[in-house]
Amino acid sequence: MTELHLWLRHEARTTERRTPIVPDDARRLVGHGVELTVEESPQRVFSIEEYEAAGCRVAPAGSWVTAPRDAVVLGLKELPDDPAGLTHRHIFFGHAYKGQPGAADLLGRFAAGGGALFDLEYLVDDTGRRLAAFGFWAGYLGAALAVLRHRGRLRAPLTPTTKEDLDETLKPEATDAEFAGLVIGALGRSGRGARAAFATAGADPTCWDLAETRDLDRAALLRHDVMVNAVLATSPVPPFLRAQDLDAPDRRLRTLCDVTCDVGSPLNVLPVYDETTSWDVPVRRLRDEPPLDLIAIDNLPSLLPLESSTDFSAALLPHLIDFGVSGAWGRCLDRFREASRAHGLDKGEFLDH
Ligand SMILES: NC(=O)c1ccc[n+]([C@@H]2O[C@H](COP(=O)([O-])OP(=O)(O)OC[C@H]3O[C@@H](n4cnc5c(N)ncnc54)[C@H](O)[C@@H]3O)[C@@H](O)[C@H]2O)c1
Repeated sequence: MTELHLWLRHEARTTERRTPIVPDDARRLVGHGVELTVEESPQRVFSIEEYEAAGCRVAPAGSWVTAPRDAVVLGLKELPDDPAGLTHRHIFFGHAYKGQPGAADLLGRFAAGGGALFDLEYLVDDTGRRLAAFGFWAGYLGAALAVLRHRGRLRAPLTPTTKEDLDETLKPEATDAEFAGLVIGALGRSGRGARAAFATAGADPTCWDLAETRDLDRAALLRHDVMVNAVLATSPVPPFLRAQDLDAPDRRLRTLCDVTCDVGSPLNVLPVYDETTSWDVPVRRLRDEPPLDLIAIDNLPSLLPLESSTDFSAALLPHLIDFGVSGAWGRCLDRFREASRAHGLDKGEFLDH
């Protein structure tokens, strides 16, 4: 039996309805002897009563700041700006190891309080494979939105929905013309999600992964009507599309969805736009004649909070039961120490090693 005390926090971002642990998995954690406190949260897709019924203790939103020091605080997205010093061990997506804006501030807060970040993006097995990720639903939504746009049925602003309702809109209607779809990064998590959404929409896309882009055939790419980019780029490769390709007179491509959203990065394979789109304004027209529309939304899985939370929670659960400072969590801690040292931070309970 473990003596772990986990503290599931309310998400500060008001549009974030997802959670890393769903009530069924909360019950399993409690069954493994984990003490689980769950903060009330007005927007979480599961009610607090469901967690209570699973044997969790309930606490007010934001009360993790006064949680016992040994509690491990669990969330998904950014922390509120206060307090200045972070004393706890936190599990969430910190987005602080690639020089992102705010990275130094966040790591400085951990050094000031003596706490530690176990970043979910770096929770990997010993081959470097991510253990819990939202990719599948990102790809599913990316392809779904692209198809809806292509068929003239995308309504803005986008709001969180369920797969059942989304699929209802995705089903082909008798008047829908056939189209050629393309998924790049088709073998990955997002790519598989994109293929599943295309299938629901009655389409059978061309699937490319590393082998098919090694000797990139841009003319073949441009012969597709709808393209979904779902690659995880780890080293620079020639761009899939350049400005001149968008101006090619025989371009058939009309709808481009960039799930990867590496805009501004040297690894960006689609340097044909410089700003992501949003739930409020999901589509930007890149060319008028013939039209080319872009969808590049960087928080896609939040649009299906129930399904994406359920899958993520199932993947995270066995690792939470094994929470410690060795194995995958040890690798997370090493990554935190490395990033902190790179920022000249070497004081703090978890940094003095
Ligand atoms: N927009 C969003 O809301 C959102 C949410 C989650 C993930 N993402 C992003 O989606 C991307 C994919 O994530 P994932 O979890 O599916 O990753 P993954 O590692 O499961 O899959 C990536 C796939 O891309 C392929 N790939 C890499 N380079 C390629 C190339 N040059 N040509 C063709 N294929 C290539 C890989 O072989 C792999 O099959 C990541 O960049 C991730 O950050 C976006």
